[in-house]
Amino acid sequence: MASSSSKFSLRAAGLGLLLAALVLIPLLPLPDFWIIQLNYIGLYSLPVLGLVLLTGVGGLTSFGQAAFVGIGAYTTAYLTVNTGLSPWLTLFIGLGITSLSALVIGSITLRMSGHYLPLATIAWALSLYYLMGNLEALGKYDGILGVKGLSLFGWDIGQRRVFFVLTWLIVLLAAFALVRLLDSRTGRAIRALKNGSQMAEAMGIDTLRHKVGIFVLAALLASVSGWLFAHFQRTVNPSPFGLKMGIEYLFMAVIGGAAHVWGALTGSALTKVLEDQLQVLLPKLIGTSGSYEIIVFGIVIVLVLKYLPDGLWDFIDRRLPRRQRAVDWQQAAALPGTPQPAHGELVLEVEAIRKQFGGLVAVNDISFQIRAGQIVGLIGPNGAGKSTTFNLITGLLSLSGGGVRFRGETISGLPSRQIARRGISHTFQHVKMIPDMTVLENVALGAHLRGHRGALSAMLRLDRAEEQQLFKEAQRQLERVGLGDALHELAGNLAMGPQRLLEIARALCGNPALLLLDEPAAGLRHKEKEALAGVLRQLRSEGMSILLVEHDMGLVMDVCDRLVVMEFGTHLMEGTPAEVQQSPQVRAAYLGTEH
Ligand SMILES: Nc1ncnc2c1ncn2[C@@H]1O[C@H](COP(=O)(O)OP(=O)(O)OP(=O)(O)O)[C@@H](O)[C@H]1O
Repeated sequence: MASSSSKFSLRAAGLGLLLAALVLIPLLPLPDFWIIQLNYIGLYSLPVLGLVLLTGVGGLTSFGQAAFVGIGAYTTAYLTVNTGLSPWLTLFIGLGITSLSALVIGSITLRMSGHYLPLATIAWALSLYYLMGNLEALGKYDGILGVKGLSLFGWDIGQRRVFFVLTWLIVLLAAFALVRLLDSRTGRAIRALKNGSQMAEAMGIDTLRHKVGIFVLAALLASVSGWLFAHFQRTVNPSPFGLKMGIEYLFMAVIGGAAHVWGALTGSALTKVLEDQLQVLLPKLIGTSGSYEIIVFGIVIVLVLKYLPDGLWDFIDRRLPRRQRAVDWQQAAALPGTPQPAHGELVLEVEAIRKQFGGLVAVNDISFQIRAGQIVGLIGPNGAGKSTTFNLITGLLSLSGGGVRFRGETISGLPSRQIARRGISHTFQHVKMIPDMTVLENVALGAHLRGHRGALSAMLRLDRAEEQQLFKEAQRQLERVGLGDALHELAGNLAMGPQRLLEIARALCGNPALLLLDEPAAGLRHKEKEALAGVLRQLRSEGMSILLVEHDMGLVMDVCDRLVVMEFGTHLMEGTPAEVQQSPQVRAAYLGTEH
């Protein structure tokens, strides 16, 4: 708790310092040069905050932020100069155009993965740049001159010092809104996007919708910066909105710490000050001018990437005491659950499913059933097709033939998030979690479908009651699997055994009627396996149905009611553990002899 309170006081001090700076800086006799520098740092911070959300947290690399700054800037410049509309109105028109453009561009490009996405962002950043530079109405490459400064009820707020307050007020509001967003149900879903979409989709998260959401939000932050920029500079032309600036925004995010909200401000400040100071100092040092600052700046970036790959703020953050979440959900209402099947009710029907990979038939006409309150083991030698069968049921793979019914409803062909919504939860053969989130937060992700609060609620802190319910459920499930002591641990610090238990707790958080576990005992020590067996038996006694794919025969024979044995993709036999153990066919399959 000592660390918690010291972090709290540090945070409170940091917040106080920021607010004091906001009020005091314009009053201090600082040279105008520094006020202008600070204004530019604020203007850069907004698109970079967007990149923290999009790239650092969401894992989507975009070179196109500058183009959205351009949309905001050109919209207000064009409309205020040509139609005389108030800049306060054009701000919202700019945000509207930005949302629409980001929605269209995002819906098309965010389906791409790997290097295709960054390439696509380069392509549309270039297109928008040349569009701005070639449209007669936008003044081609000369741009639009004579943009008016901002005023409020006749008061000129376009002056450097008042403008400073406006810009930084917006930056700080945006930063705090993002901090709140990232610590919420939607924030956890966004953080789950980074390492592929499989885990997030298995939690019922619509990953494309969340990707488009953060893309639009990042674009809106950029657009606000463009609006401020146009009225601060009083002129716009395409050069600050081109690809070069798009790359620079990414550098700012990376140098500052792309995964941290405060990294955006750090990176913007460092880049702006470094660039300007190098421009002044270098010619003095080497006695000649010639854009050498770009070379030195490049070297600095390479050094930062090498020695501080997670950015400067990450370096600072690691040295601050970690804040522990206050456990304030004891009194919260339990999350409502859906009615569970009665004991013995038919839960899962797998009917002649088939999967072909090219010429290889990995799963060939496999059929079996699971009833409520049963643990069914799916076993077989390596390569028998167990994991493929598992993935066909959970929707991670598409069927080549046959069908799967869950509680009487056909689920084959549905995406995995729809299958999760119907009450099937599963773990992964290779644990998938978010290492830099706590155990509790990782497990709360499993209850995603049982909450409904979105991004706006989170930013306005209207989601606290629901958050308490989600955390209460996460704690309950962690205690159920014996991890009640590890709530506030970072998930990445857990050993393999507890990691697998974390996945089970996360799966249970979805309130499933059927739990599918893919090799839950892999990498576990003897004691941990015993604990796992205890958890599985207890779940069964509470009426849970479980499909267990497992190599550990001791565990399988110990906990399963029935076993389905596969060999070379086919159904070899089905029976009780005792029947399977006595089967010469099964023994031969495992020993690799003819039967
Ligand atoms: N995506 C894929 N593309 C091509 N072949 C695949 C693919 N996934 C699995 N296979 C093949 O399908 C067969 C069954 O694999 P699967 O992983 O389902 O077996 P398994 O019984 O789970 O094996 P293990 O116990 O080793 O995990 C194997 O021959 C495997 O090489």
